[in-house]
Amino acid sequence: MATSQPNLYSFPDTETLAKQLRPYVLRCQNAALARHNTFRVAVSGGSLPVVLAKALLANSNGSPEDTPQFSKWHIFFADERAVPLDDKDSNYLLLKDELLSKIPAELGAPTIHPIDEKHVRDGDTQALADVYQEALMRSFAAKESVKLPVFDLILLGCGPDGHTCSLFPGHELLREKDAWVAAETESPKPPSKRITLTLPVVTSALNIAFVATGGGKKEILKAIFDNDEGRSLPSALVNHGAGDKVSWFTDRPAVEGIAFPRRGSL
Ligand SMILES: O=C1O[C@H](COP(=O)(O)O)[C@@H](O)[C@H](O)[C@H]1O
Repeated sequence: MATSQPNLYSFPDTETLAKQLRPYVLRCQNAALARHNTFRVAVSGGSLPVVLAKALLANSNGSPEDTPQFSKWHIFFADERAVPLDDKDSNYLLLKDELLSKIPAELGAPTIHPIDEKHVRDGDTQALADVYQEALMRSFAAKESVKLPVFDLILLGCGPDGHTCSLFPGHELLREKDAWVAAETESPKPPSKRITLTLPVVTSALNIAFVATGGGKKEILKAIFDNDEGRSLPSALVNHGAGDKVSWFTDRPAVEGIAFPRRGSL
């Protein structure tokens, strides 16, 4: 359990939010490149890719610090639905449509780590999770002693029920300690079959950013930040496990009515 508090940032609208998300992501990128010449990031689906694309496809000020070096990015999925990669419910397809397909050639192409469709076709969600975990192991576990992958950045959404990745409230997966990637076969939000990074993997990341926008999120954000009853919600568990490694990027409607004792400044 972390002793520090997450940072909660709020901006007037998603345009301003995206303008601030950009330097945050690029700071994470630049620190990662200085450390190991690669940037390993996990990305969510839902409303996140649209905001992320706004942030990353904006014009650079020309400095190396303000330039995404996509050829050094390894993009993984924080969660993925067990559907073909060209299915409308695929988080990969969403990211491709919103961001990947729009990256100018001069910025280079990231290495993408999508799910293996073979196990979607045969309907084996556990195998899908296991194979994705093996892909993570190949990328992160140079030594067998590595217990958990350490992402440079994980970008998360928060559903109106407080779920994040495909970790849903009250689910036994929230107690998973060993697996890096888990199968969810009865998701309360369709589609029912998914895979997800587990909580220990999420909280082990060096940087974790939530993006939550719109009035539809205000009740759950109030529960997460201001109410004790919200403590066991998946998104709140990320806050408790990772403390000030977590930054929330919100717009005003999403945080209406929240007391702001822990608001940080970028
Ligand atoms: O089903 C999912 O939902 C969450 C939250 O989505 P949002 O639209 O409320 O931002 C998302 O983070 C996750 O990747 C996705 O599979």
